[in-house]
Amino acid sequence: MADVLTLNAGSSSLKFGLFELGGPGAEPAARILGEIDRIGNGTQMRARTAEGAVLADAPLPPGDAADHAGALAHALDLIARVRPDARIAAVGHRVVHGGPDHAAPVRLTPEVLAALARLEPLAPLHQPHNLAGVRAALAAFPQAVQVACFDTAFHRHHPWVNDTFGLPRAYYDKGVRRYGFHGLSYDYIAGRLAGLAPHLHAGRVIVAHLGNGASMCGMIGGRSIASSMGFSALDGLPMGTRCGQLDPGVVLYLMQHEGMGAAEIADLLYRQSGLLGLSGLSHDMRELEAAGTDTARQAIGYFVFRIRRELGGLAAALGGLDALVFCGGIGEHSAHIRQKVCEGMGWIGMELDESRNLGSETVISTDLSRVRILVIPTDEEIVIARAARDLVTPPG
Ligand SMILES: Nc1ncnc2c1ncn2[C@@H]1O[C@H](COP(=O)(O)OP(=O)(O)O)[C@@H](O)[C@H]1O
Ligand SMILES: CC(=O)OP(=O)(O)O
Ligand SMILES: [Mg+2]
Repeated sequence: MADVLTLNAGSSSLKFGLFELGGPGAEPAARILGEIDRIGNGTQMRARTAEGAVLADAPLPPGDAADHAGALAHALDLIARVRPDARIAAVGHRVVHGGPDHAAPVRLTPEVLAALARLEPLAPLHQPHNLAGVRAALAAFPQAVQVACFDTAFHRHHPWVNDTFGLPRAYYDKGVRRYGFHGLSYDYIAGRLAGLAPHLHAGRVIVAHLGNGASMCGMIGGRSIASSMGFSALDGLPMGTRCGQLDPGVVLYLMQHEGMGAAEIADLLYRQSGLLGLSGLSHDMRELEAAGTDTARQAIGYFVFRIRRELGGLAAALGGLDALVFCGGIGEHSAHIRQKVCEGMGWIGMELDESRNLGSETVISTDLSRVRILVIPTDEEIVIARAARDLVTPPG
């Protein structure tokens, strides 16, 4: 039986999976699922079998997994140790930026890889790690098919008004567009919703993917209509270390009056801002919730405020709202953030059930709430594994 390896490099984490293929169209079966978290700052590795047996659950030695490359070496090592008999027929990679040309997963050729490398400046926290993963996998599994699955692909058919900026047309033609990200996660959530509640899937849904990177997507019938992220993964909500929506006049000011160059501004906007910059403490929501200081509370307050603003804007773009879905590390695990987002939202038809929110239920709205509120753990790995399966064993 052939296997698929999945690699998903986020801005602060590396998720990996080993899946067994059952044949064309059959759901790939997870054998190993792992995550290396907080890369570079108290790195942790966790991995388990599909049955839940723990394969790893320990901090990685500092320096040993100080970056994504070190983390990847640990992941490949664990897979080789636990499943020495694995026959890796394909490696599926999350690639954050696909540019204007990719609305579906694609087999990686040297030409495609070179074109994707040119997009690195548009996603500096992700694309270099994604493509480093591709190169490492090419070296480790030279016989395997390498498949790129794009965060941007899910949004490629969104309406033109959400695809453009108010710049002269020539820039749109050159690819300066609103791409939107977290598409593998949104694709998964749309599919789960179709199974859980087809009437909601058919309707107007906002998905809040709140992780170290955070964005929101408005969908109708499971298709993206609008999303909070744009040209790069900087726009929209504030994130762990990214600023979110910013008046472009601020960038001009930094250049003209603070004498900052492009590299310095990129570092400020991608690595020093968001929750970290506002709190002066941490980019990590768990640490901010535990800290309870004034600046930590203010950083969380700004995060919540921007989610609520985006929610109103997306609901208007959708012409109303039938469901709100929370996912991502914060969306799935922080009852406090969910409660703050939903507070006083009766005007839009949302009523949170406080005890359901504190439990582990899927639906966390009250029975009387017109808008259903749900928590659905996302699974980018299975979306990548299915795409790799379809390129190795195309459905008949
Ligand atoms: N129990 C929890 N309570 C609050 N925040 C949490 C919890 N578990 C994880 N998080 C937050 O989720 C974020 C990481 O989300 P994740 O989706 O895993 O990251 P990435 O964007 O790198 O894929 C971090 O801010 C982390 O603090
Ligand atoms: C696009 C993005 O921000 O991804 P992540 O949440 O994995 O950092
Ligand atoms: Mg992520």
